[in-house]
Amino acid sequence: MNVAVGSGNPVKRSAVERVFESASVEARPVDTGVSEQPVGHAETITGARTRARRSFGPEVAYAVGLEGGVAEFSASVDGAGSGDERFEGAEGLFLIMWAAVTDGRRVEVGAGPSVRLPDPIAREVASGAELGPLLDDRLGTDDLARNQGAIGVFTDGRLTRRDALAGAVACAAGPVISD
Ligand SMILES: O=P(O)(O)OP(=O)(O)OP(=O)(O)OC[C@H]1O[C@@H](n2cnc3c(O)ncnc32)[C@H](O)[C@@H]1O
Repeated sequence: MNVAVGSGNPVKRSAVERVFESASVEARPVDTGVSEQPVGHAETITGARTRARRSFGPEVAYAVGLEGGVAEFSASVDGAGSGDERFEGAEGLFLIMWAAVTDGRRVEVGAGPSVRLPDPIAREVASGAELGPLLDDRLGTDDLARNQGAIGVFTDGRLTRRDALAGAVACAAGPVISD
């Protein structure tokens, strides 16, 4: 079985290989249609869905889109946490991730884990900085987003970006492959 992933980031491909164990997974970078640093769940979900749809083709059984973003759960900023979606007691800016899986007809989405970003990092991202390059600069890492990821750093290595993304892929794939 062939599966496409709408990204050239090897950690995303690896996450898809973890879920679709016996599949041949092909990296297909696509235009996400969202900003380099999505803010809020809505923009991040849109990025994941667009990646899945645009990387699908007749030669694959499924296509997967994975998008990382930042979001506030408790405040009303940039479409994140507005109205009834506000979460009391979860203040701060969180790294979030969403996956979308399509079989060419339907698209399902699933979320990965969220980790709160330290306030100085959150302030810079809120002012427009892109998380990956910012963290590489601050932590002296090289392409963190293609390796253990911010989630690896902020969980002190207990959860890698690959494993976190694989959780989102499994949750998005579930409804598509089980129905
Ligand atoms: O090549 P693509 O597929 O675009 O992969 P990416 O990691 O650069 O892009 P994402 O759209 O998934 O993430 C949006 C931004 O957030 C950053 N980001 C998201 N999750 C991250 C993580 O776990 N560690 C470091 N940076 C992360 C990433 O580097 C981008 O700057």
